Parts: sequence; structure tokens; C-alpha cells
Amino acid sequence: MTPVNGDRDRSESIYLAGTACQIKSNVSLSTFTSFRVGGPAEWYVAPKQIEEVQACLEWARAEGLPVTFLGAGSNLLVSDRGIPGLAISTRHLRYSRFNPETGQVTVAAGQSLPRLAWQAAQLGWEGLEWAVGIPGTLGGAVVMNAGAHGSCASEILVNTQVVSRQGNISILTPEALGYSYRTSILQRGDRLVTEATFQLQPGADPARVQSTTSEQLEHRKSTQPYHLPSCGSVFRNPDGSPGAGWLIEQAGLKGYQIGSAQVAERHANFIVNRGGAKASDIFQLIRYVQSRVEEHWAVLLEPEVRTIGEFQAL
Ligand SMILES: Cc1cc2nc3c(=O)[nH]c(=O)nc-3n(C[C@H](O)[C@H](O)[C@H](O)COP(=O)(O)OP(=O)(O)OC[C@H]3O[C@@H](n4cnc5c(N)ncnc54)[C@H](O)[C@@H]3O)c2cc1C
Ligand SMILES: NC(=O)C1=CN([C@@H]2O[C@H](COP(=O)(O)OP(=O)(O)OC[C@H]3O[C@@H](n4cnc5c(N)ncnc54)[C@H](OP(=O)(O)O)[C@@H]3O)[C@@H](O)[C@H]2O)C=CC1
Ligand SMILES: C=C(O[C@H]1[C@H](O)[C@@H](CO)O[C@H](OP(=O)(O)OP(=O)(O)OC[C@H]2O[C@@H](n3ccc(=O)[nH]c3=O)[C@H](O)[C@@H]2O)[C@@H]1NC(C)=O)C(=O)O
Repeated sequence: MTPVNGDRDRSESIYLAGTACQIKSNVSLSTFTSFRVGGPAEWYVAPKQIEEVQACLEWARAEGLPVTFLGAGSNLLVSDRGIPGLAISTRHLRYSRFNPETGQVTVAAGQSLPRLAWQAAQLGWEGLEWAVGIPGTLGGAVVMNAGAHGSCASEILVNTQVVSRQGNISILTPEALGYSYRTSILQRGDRLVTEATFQLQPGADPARVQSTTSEQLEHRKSTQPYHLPSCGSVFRNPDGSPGAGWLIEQAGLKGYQIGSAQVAERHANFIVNRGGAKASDIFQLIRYVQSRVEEHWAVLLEPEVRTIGEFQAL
């Protein structure tokens, strides 16, 4: 299949003046997504500082390139053909500052959410126990309003720092972000989250918080195919009906496979890559599940997973 960047089959690197930032061409995104599929980014960069993010955005503007933001890729389906323009990954923006006076923790966008949940638990700070099993970055969690076990990111978010595509920095509160279940206006992709501050509750017994955190993780491992490449839940749970997993299972789709993409046996709202799946297999399976569930239940399932690049419905 022809990649979107046409005949560029060699890799080149560009160093942005005044930064240590290296922009590389033709970088495969399959190792940067939890599905382990996807073609190359025309250009890829993982800045370490906000000034580098701004310099990368300026470079893309000057080159007239579209920009795509990536976290850890745990909710992304990237086309086999790859994506045009510059992919900016936040995975190297990393720090966390716990403030015992306020109970707030300020975290860079690239920090791992499970890692932060464990750090909080070890300190005896409550409020992130639910987050331990959600792979990915803080930035991704703020954008997706990640959640589990009845809690979600927007409930504890104090504010977030974002950079616009023009390079302007601002601080936004949750009220400005249009939050609802697994949704925020940041999903439009016009602002990059660089940092977020969360309100936690310090002062609990660390052993107790760690024990609750472990229980949440164990429950997840026993109900989800955690060991196989996936994006977590493929579909949002629809309003006013049983969950997507139940609807898909009752439509007889557990185990159904297109290529190496399979509706998971352990949880029907997960599609797993059984080894060597293509993004197009996963995309076709998503469409197939949607159509079968609609036929069976008259419910149109809405994907939670974010697709980037071109896909063709058969
Ligand atoms: C095994 C497994 C279990 C999961 N369980 C859960 C769960 O229980 N609950 C849940 O909510 N999710 C779950 N997920 C989905 C996923 O982990 C979350 O959506 C996570 O928050 C995505 O973070 P990420 O850094 O990987 O974002 P990515 O997948 O990289 O990106 C997701 C979206 O956010 C955008 N984005 C990412 N970072 C930034 C940024 N810094 N600035 C602007 N835009 C950005 C991307 O453009 C994309 O649109 C699971 C996934 C897996 C693989
Ligand atoms: N099915 C799928 O597609 C995917 C599943 N996953 C699963 O999601 C989970 C999170 O993945 P990922 O986001 O990459 O996680 P990370 O490796 O970024 O974060 C896990 C962090 O939690 C820490 N940690 C783990 N256990 C403990 C503990 N008992 N006490 C204290 N700290 C602990 C680790 O510390 P340390 O570094 O010291 O070990 C590490 O820093 C993993 O279990 C992974 O297998 C992840 C991606 C995709
Ligand atoms: C994994 C994700 O989030 C998960 C989150 O981890 C868990 C735990 O809190 O709750 C949600 O799953 P879920 O609604 O499927 O929760 P589960 O407890 O696994 O299942 C709900 C109900 O559906 C039933 N169920 C589930 C799967 C299945 O194949 N068949 C089935 O009948 C279960 O028996 C249960 O009665 C989130 N999914 C969504 C779309 O909201 C994600 O968003 O990626």
C-alpha cells in the first residue's frame, strides 16, 4: 500500500534551530499505538519542553503542514497508509509536582497515568485509584476524559495548560472544556495539552490506598483482555440501554474475526490484534460490529477510539 508521503522511503532528520529537537521523516506509528498497527507519519517529533512544542508548531506552519497530536496511542487507530504532516507526540513532556499544602498535583502531559496513580497511592493521596489500569498519558486522559469505576479525569481536574496551533499558551478550567462522558472539546484537535493540575486528598493510609489501587487493577485484568493489543473499549456505552459489551455479545459477535482483528472473547467491547492485524482489518470489524448491533438492537454504537488518517469502508 502506498504511504501518504508518496515516494519518501528514506528517513531524514531536521534539527530546529535553538532547540535539541529532532524532527524525523517517515516514522512508523505502529510501535507508538497500543493496537500495534498503523503506517508512517510523514514527520514525527517528541518535544521535551513547551518551548520545543511551540517551535515545532511554528515549523509546521511555515511548511504548510497539517499537525496531529499523539499521547501514548492507547486510544488511536492509525491508517495503514500513515498520516500526512507533522505528528507531535507529548510522551517526552514529563514531570510531576505534588503540593502537600493544597493536595494538588501538577503533571506534564506525557506522564503516564498508571504511574501517577501508583505514585499518589504510595504517598497515601486518594483520588486516582480508578486510573491505575488506564494506559496512556495525562494529556490523553484530559482530552478523552478517561474514566473507570464511576470516576473520571474531569471530576478531579483543577485546570490544564494548553498551546494553540498558533503557539499561544493558555490555562483552561474544566468548565471551558465541554466535558461529558468520554468527551471534551479538546477532541477537536486544535490545542495541545501540555500540563494539568488535579485535586487529590492527601493524608490517607498509603497501605490502604495501594490496596484499593491493586484491587481496581486486578478487577480489570479479570474482566478485560488486558494482555493483548487493543484500544480498550472500542465504543462508548450508549445512553439508556445495556452496555456496548453486552449488546455486542448478545448479537453473537464474540470471537468474530476479520484478518487478525478479533472481537475479544473476554470482553466484547474490545477488539484485539491477534498478531499481524492491519488497521484496515480493525476498521472493517468496527463497521461490521456497528451494523450487526444496529440490525439486532436498533442502537448505533458510537466509537470511543479515535481514527486518524484515511480509511475506506467496503
Ligand atoms: C487495555 C486498555 C484499557 C483501557 N481502559 C480504559 C478505561 O478504563 N477508561 C478509559 O477512559 N480509557 C481506557 N482506555 C483508552 C485509553 O487508555 C485512554 O483513552 C487514554 O486516556 C488515552 O491516552 P493516550 O495518551 O494514549 O492518548 P492517545 O491515544 O495518544 O490520544 C487520544 C486522543 O487524544 C489526543 N491527544 C493525546 N494527547 C494529547 C495532548 N497532550 N494534547 C492534545 N491532544 C492529545 C489525540 O490526538 C487523540 O485524539 C484503555 C486502553 C487500553 C489499551
Ligand atoms: N492491552 C493493551 O493494548 C495494553 C495494555 N497495557 C497495560 O496497561 C498497563 C499500564 O501500561 P502503561 O501505561 O504502559 O504503564 P506504565 O509502564 O507507563 O506505567 C506503569 C507504572 O506503574 C508502576 N507500577 C506498576 N505496579 C506498581 C506497584 N505495584 N507499585 C508501584 N508502582 C507500580 C510502574 O513502576 P515501575 O516502572 O517501577 O515498574 C510504572 O511506572 C500495563 O499493565 C500494560 O500491560 C498497556 C498498553 C496497551
Ligand atoms: C475500557 C474502557 O473503560 C471501561 C472501564 O474500564 C470499565 C470499568 O470501569 O467500565 C466500562 O466498561 P463496561 O461498561 O464494559 O464495564 P464492564 O463492567 O466490563 O461491563 C458492564 C456489563 O456488561 C456486561 N458484559 C461485558 C462484556 C461482555 O462481553 N459481555 C457482557 O455482558 C458485564 O457482565 C457487565 O454486566 C468502561 N467502558 C466504557 C465504554 O465506558 C475504555 O473506555 O476504554
